[in-house]
Amino acid sequence: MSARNPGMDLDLEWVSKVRVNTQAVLKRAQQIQSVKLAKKQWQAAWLLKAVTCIDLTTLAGDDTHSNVHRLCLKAVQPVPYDLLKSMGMHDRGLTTGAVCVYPSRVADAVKTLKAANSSLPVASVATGFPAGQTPLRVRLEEVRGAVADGAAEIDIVINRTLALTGQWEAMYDEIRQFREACGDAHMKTILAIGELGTYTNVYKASLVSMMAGSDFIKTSTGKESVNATYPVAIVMVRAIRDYFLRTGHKVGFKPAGGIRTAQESLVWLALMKEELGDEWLSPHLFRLGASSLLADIERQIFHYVTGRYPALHELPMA
Ligand SMILES: O=C[C@H](O)COP(=O)(O)O
Repeated sequence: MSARNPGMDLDLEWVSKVRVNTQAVLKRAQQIQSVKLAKKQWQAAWLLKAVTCIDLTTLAGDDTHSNVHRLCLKAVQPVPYDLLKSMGMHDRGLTTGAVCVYPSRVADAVKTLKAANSSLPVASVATGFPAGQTPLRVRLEEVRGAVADGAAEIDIVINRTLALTGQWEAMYDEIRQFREACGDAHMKTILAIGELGTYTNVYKASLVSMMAGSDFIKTSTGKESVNATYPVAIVMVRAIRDYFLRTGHKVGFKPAGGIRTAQESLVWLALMKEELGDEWLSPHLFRLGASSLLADIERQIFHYVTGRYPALHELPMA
């Protein structure tokens, strides 16, 4: 992760002046989706880059020690060794950006990664994920518990009630407290954009989250009916850019929810490159939150290396 965002005092005047031009946002999102994407070996290289930015996620009610164990081993070796060898990439220590699990599974993940001699960070959702509808003291306790169990990154959810009713000061105060509870763990703030109503609200929530010291802002929990969309991403990365220009602090971006194909991962990378520049193309400032994206990326890399798509048994860990 890059240097932390210390945040700043809440600037309500800045927040109140925010207006988002919906037509301009939609047009820009269209343009991004029609950007020419890399082909052949360049595409394979971009796909490996995407792999390094994945927060390999499992957030299911039936998560157990064993599927978290498998997830961690997959995160440590996300692409089969022989495919990497064919690409001359077998000795680069390629891993995903992190694994992401519920708080009660953090200890399992930390244990597996330690046994595998890996320093891969464990991220944990917290603060009453996904709805955030538990008392503040419980949400804070959850953050502290996940950090105590070894999570190096905490994905908090914002209080949508406060955002929808324009209580920005109260939202700022809550996020500040989460930041303090995180200690040295980096904090990603999930806006749950599918529940924020307007692009203006998304921009304001992004700004307040960054002012309160978020190291990343993240689109969604993956549990809302609308998750990571390109127009919303344009709004959020523009807020990141404006915050950087005003404060000099770089905040990362994490689209999450419903990202399933290699092709989509290339569009997300193109969006970051075009909107924020090359510096935001690393796991320090960009993550893709996804539970099943890696499988399709592996298929495409297999195709690049062998000239055909794999049978199911050829990528058993996918
Ligand atoms: O934060 C990550 C998301 O929960 C993953 O969503 P997904 O299962 O739709 O990939």
